[in-house]
Amino acid sequence: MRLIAENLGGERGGAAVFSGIGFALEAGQALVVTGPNGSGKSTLLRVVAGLLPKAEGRVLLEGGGEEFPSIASACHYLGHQNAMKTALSVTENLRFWREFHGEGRLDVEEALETVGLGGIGHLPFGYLSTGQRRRAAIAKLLVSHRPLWLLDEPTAGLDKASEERLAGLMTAHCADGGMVVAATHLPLGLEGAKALAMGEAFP
Ligand SMILES: Nc1ncnc2c1ncn2[C@@H]1O[C@H](COP(=O)(O)OP(=O)(O)OP(=O)(O)O)[C@@H](O)[C@H]1O
Repeated sequence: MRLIAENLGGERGGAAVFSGIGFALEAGQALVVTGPNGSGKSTLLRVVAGLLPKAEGRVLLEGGGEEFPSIASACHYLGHQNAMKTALSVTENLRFWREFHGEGRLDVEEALETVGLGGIGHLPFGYLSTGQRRRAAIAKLLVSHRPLWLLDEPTAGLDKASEERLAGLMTAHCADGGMVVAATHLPLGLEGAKALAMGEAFP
């Protein structure tokens, strides 16, 4: 499987945010996207995910076979929002996403244990602290069967131990043939990751 971007351009509100972005990512590789505030990291991830139209160029997934014929079918996008229903329990939220995305290697209980949230699956998601919410959103990655993780500032709100745990999970995902594209301001501890530096913010 291969994720390829060529001469990719993105815009917001009709104004160019970035242009001429290119990268190629093989199965098992990670790409860390850095750049100042407003340089277009989130926009790039959303364009790759297909949540925003691209302004120019192309981005595609090759070799996904019948199971993953497109980026949309292969990706799990984790944005700034965690995409969980606050009134549903943590377990109910994760069950929904497991069904929606396809069943990942871990079941809901195992994923919660893995992110250090064992025993609180019964709580409404809205009761969780900021960092616990992010950890539950990371558990969402583990219960889902999606090879391409698109992560927008995945460590936001995480404590040091959770940051290190996430680094291990991303490394394991890549070792398992997955791919990660992560926008970040902080080092993610991803050894051997490719790097993409977005330009200065438009004035
Ligand atoms: N809906 C919108 N309409 C107009 N401009 C927008 C819209 N959404 C974002 N922008 C602008 O697009 C630019 C890129 O924003 P984006 O969120 O992609 O940057 P970023 O690199 O992820 O920033 P940060 O590091 O602060 O998260 C910013 O200048 C932002 O103000």
